[in-house]
Amino acid sequence: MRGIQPRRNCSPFNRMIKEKYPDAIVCTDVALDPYSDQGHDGVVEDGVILNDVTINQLCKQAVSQARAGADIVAPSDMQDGRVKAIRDALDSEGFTNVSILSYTAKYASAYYGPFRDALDSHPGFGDKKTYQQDPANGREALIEAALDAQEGADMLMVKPGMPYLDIIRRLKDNSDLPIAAYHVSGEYAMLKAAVERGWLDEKDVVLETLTCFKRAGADIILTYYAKQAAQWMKEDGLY
Ligand SMILES: NCc1[nH]cc(CCC(=O)O)c1CC(=O)O
Repeated sequence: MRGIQPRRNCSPFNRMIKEKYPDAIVCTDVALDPYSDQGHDGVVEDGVILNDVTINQLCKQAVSQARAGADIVAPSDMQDGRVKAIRDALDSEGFTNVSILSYTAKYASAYYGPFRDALDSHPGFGDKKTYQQDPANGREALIEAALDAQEGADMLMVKPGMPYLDIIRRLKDNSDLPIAAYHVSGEYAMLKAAVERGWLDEKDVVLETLTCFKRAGADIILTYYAKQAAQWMKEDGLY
């Protein structure tokens, strides 16, 4: 079994944020890739990601994040059955009020490049296609959504965002749960790069992009542009 490295524990950061901004809602990513020398989201043995062994670790991670003040835990690992296991683990430790934002339709995407560069989490072998979804497959998202809802997810997420607006709409039409869209690192980088070259107007293109997420059905938008967009919207009297 390949090693899980004891680094990048987010708990101290959760605590710091909660102490300084007690009203802030803290949402944390549950997955093993930042801790794995293989860059995979699960425990690896002989080149295989072990689903159930991984879930056990994810439960411990989710409980430790909740203990450190997370209000929402967001499993991004895409292992089967993890939402129910995490729900049970949180409940049994008394964290019944901690919500689960499930990465429900997370695609095996090339758009995660800058995030993996930042975390040094590019897969050490193979790819993530055995657990993340096939970009060519739209219907699987509906199966995943039904399972996650049944397992106790409070919100469902689609990721990446812009190239998957059809999936956001399909989930919105098929689920009563809030739908979140993740505007991921590669999408952000593309916009930034084009803006740097003077090819696009940053404010216009970003606000249009975020509006399109909303039009597609997103109730929640996760974007690296959040702070900037909030400032622009405030300046324009939009909220
Ligand atoms: N569990 C890993 C994780 N959590 C969020 C992202 C990507 C986020 C982004 O690109 O902004 C990834 C990358 C991956 O699956 O390899």
